[in-house]
Amino acid sequence: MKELELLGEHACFGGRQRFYRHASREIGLSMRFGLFLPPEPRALLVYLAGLTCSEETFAIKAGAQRLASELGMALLTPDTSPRGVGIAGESDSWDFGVGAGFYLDASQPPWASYWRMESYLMHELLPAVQQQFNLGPERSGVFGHSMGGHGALTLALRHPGAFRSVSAFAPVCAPLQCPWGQKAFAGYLGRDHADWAGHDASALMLTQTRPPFPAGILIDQGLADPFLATQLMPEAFEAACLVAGQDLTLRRHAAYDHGYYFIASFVEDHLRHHAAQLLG
Ligand SMILES: N[C@@H](CCC(=O)N[C@@H](CS)C(=O)NCC(=O)O)C(=O)O
Repeated sequence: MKELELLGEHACFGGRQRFYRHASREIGLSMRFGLFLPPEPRALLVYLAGLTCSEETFAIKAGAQRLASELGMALLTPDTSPRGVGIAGESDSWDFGVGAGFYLDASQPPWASYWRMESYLMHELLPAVQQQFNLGPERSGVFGHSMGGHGALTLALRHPGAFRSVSAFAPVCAPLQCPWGQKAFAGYLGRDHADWAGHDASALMLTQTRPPFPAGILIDQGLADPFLATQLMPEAFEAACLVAGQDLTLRRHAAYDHGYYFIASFVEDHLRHHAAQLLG
């Protein structure tokens, strides 16, 4: 990886929580990411964060490092978009632009030159980290929250074989049908809806000819989440999995909201879900 700069390192549960900056080929600017390294990395778990978050959010708030250290799971936490490009208005909205990359490659000006999060993750950051630690796709999983849950599900479905395990917290399941998705897709992909379905987890699941993750997908969703009905729509993904024959464990939790207290409450179950599939 080009010009990898270690910005910070913290001892954590016997491992190391690191933060890096590097010159990204795909984005054309420097990008930051977090990497938790257990004493003996045996698997790699990519966590994609939600709107307004950064490479630090999960590391600081989710409390995943203790079990990750015990299980031998490295945790890669990319940022949620390019930063500092200088596009007019890029930080005006919390649900579009900076902090809201939606884990796809934009095709529309002025975003297309830099907002290339899918290529950045799949063709640059993930392969570099996998190579560094000798952990290939059979030892790699992906999970995420909200916009990052959308990212986890869609990248796993769009790149068969890239990840062996997948899970999500409160994912945006049907972006074609919700305001966050419609705003992002119109801005990044254009008004022609032809390309949109390829980035919608529920629509992608409906195109599967066989269950893509036979060992099962795990989703947790809080029932006191204010975005549940209008933005997240897990019932759409549930219905699509039923059609595709995809095993899905969708757990609906009374009283839990959208934030990191919810994520921290169930993150251990997600690590164990991935460990069971990646480490057998
Ligand atoms: N900025 C929005 C909320 C954005 C939001 O809830 N972001 C979620 C991801 S979609 C998040 O994880 N925020 C960071 C946090 O809760 O620490 C608001 O103020 O209503």
